[in-house]
Amino acid sequence: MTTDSRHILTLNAGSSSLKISLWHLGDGDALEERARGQVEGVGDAPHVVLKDPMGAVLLETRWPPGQGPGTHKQALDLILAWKREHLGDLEVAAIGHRVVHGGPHLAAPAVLDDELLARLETYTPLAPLHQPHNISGIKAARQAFPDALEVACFDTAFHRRHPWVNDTYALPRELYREGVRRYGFHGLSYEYVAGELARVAPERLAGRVIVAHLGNGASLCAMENGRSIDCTLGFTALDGLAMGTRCGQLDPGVVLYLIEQKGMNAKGISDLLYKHSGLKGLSGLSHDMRTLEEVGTPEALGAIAYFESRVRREIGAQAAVLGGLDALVFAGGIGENDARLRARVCEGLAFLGVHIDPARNAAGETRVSKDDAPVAVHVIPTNEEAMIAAHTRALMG
Ligand SMILES: Nc1ncnc2c1ncn2[C@@H]1O[C@H](COP(=O)(O)OP(=O)(O)O)[C@@H](O)[C@H]1O
Ligand SMILES: CC(=O)OP(=O)(O)O
Ligand SMILES: [Mg+2]
Repeated sequence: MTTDSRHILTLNAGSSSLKISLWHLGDGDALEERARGQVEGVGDAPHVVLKDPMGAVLLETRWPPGQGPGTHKQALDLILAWKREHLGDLEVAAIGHRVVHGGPHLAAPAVLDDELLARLETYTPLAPLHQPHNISGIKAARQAFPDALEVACFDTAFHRRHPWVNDTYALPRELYREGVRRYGFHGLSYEYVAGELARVAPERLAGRVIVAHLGNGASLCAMENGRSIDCTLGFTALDGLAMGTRCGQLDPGVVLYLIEQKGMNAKGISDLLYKHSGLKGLSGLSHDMRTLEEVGTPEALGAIAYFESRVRREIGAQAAVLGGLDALVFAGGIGENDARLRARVCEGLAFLGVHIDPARNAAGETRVSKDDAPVAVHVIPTNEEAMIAAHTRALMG
């Protein structure tokens, strides 16, 4: 790995993970990825791995529960210590951060200053699993690189032009005005996937597209001519599909029941809905699709069946929002890797014109639908880091 010239560092802090990538700014400001890594299990049983673009491992360490980096700040310090030791005085000219919540007005990435950082801190209650970690990543990076430009890239920005009916709840208007809206998330992933679809099937992107970002967090985005018009995630990252540990769409009467009949407080309900529900809550075992498929107990299979059924149901709903469907795209850890799940979701969607080719699907080809199927079904590996790096470069001037 060379240490020449300028670089961009991207940080993507999740609930228990920190993803980092390093990009070299070449001639004409072309971006080339030099290293990518993540610290998983922060605060639990941490595991750090850093790889070069060919997949060769540059750093890997595992710690027993309770040891190793216990916070996102410590996870970042660990990566930076590695960087100092191996890359010396490599110049980090800018740092791009994924920030999950940008509120009602931020429709594009923005250069970070004290005022913006203070505003982003006020959105913490709307994304308790992500926003505090995004903010601590920003603060840690400022300390480590006081001279670098810092850019915030929002998960909500791609969705800021939704039609009003898809942007509101049927609540009194004052609540909408004060910010109780259906923001939608995973926008950096959707923006990247739309760009890739423009490359492989531009005629489809020009039409009606549903992208299914199915990872630990999961959602669908309905796009018309490459622009988001609806998303299954709403005010917070709890809505829509069931996720690894989050409940997905829920009758608000359940929350009233938990308060009135079970005497639960806000913290208890928040923990229940964000950390102990979804695949983990239904299976009683794990948030990870791989583990559930491996053990195959009735509870694990029930959790998978629920997840699939909600994905199918919401695809039907988003197709109705779009008035039809030209392409369906799978992305995210589950969407990209789980051919069986893709097949089972698509089996129930033949009425929409979705017909999978089993061999293409098993091989995870870019296009997995049959040649003559009305709906093109694609698998496009997402890359939030590439999107963050591109936005950061654009703001470097
Ligand atoms: N080979 C696989 N088969 C099925 N599911 C997988 C596979 N690989 C990863 N996953 C699922 O993807 C999830 C991680 O997805 P990812 O998009 O990386 O999540 P996030 O970015 O939200 O942390 C895992 O928790 C697991 O459920
Ligand atoms: C917003 C969200 O759910 O993000 P993630 O999938 O990274 O948890
Ligand atoms: Mg993610």
